[in-house]
Amino acid sequence: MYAVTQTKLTATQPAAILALAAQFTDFFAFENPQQPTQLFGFEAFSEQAPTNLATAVSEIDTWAQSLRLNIPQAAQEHLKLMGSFAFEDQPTAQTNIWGDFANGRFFLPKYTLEKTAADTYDLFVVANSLAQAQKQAAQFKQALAQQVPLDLTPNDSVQQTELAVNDWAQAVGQTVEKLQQAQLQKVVLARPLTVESNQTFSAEKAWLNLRHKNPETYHVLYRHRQLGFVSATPEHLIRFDHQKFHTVAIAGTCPTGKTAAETEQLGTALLNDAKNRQEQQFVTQTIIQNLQALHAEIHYSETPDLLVNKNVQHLATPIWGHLTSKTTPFQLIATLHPTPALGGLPRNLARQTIANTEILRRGLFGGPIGYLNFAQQGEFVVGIRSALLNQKTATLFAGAGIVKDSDPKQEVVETRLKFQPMLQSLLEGN
Ligand SMILES: C=C(O[C@H]1C=CC=C(C(=O)O)[C@@H]1O)C(=O)O
Repeated sequence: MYAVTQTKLTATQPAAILALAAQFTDFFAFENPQQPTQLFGFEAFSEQAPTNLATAVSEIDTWAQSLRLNIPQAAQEHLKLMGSFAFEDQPTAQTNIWGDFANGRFFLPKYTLEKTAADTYDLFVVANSLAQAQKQAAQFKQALAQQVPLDLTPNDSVQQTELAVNDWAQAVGQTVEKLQQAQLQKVVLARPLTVESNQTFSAEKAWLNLRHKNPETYHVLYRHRQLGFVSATPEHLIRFDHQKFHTVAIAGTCPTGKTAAETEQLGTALLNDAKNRQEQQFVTQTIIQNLQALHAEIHYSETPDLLVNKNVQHLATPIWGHLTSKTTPFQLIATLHPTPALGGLPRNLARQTIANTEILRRGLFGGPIGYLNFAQQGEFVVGIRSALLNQKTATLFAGAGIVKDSDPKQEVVETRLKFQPMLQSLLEGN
């Protein structure tokens, strides 16, 4: 059995936590402001990067189950696996910028920090002996107390490039033709934008800026060595609490307005727009069908709500219920991912279209990212509105759902809006 200690930390702020994080090889941060959940993991006690995309879910599941055997019962709710699956389930011929993240990656942190009240956190440390865990907890507490908050001055931007945007618009046009011939019903096509800076990008700094500028979204960071993935996603994939689950079908987008009244007017038009309602219906129906195949008991809203973010708003249908079969959380993720909010319909044709159209492998962009404890509780979101930071280069990704009535020019504008949260966090001060 491993040994686990629990220590209460008071007067602690995210700015100090993120400053300390920069000293560790592996760091994960997850914030859901709605629940609210704020969770951090530092340094791998155990880690697993799938050797093969096709077997990623079963590899992670097997690893998780073997770790569980050595986690004391009292710590099973507190220790969490943190990480992400890749978007793809097969290698593709596209350029791969993802390094150690290419097949996804998970770790069990040595140090887990979980917010319990204002400025108050529980620190859990796992080690091979109690004496070691106690020593590490004391060292961590001392190091945290010594941190000075990170300097949040934004990086300079030497060059910003929307990669092959004209080719992308042309590919969207050709896809619309295929959609009109009814081979495909929907496909989500994404495109990259790179930012080159004179300074190294800091994932920790980007995460602090993201949460400041986008208080309504999730805030996620996963850094392994110099590769940092950050996301301000609005898209919840799945939350599980033993047999209970909750998910949301999100698809259909329009901008927010300059005033609250304008945002509301645009939102009402979105709710009544046939093209966007169809995009959203595909996602809702597919999620429900996939859950039905698992014999889950399912509830859902008959009509979508509006999910309003800073730059864009979406149609969103909550879906919840409970599992009646013996399905593990990772198997549930594999059943749902990719939903047609990131893939398309039919699923395999959409995946082929994505692989043949997009110039970069998606890697963690659009993949399920989150955490899971050893008592079947956890949450995964979809890694969109995101960027991969690698030294002085940031690669941002944004996609849009394409259906038979899509207009390539409008999809370019929509993806440009979806780059905004990340661009602002990397390049603009608070
Ligand atoms: C693929 C993205 O958004 C998806 C999620 C919500 C709405 C979407 C849409 O309306 O197109 C996309 O399906 C992205 O932001 O990169």
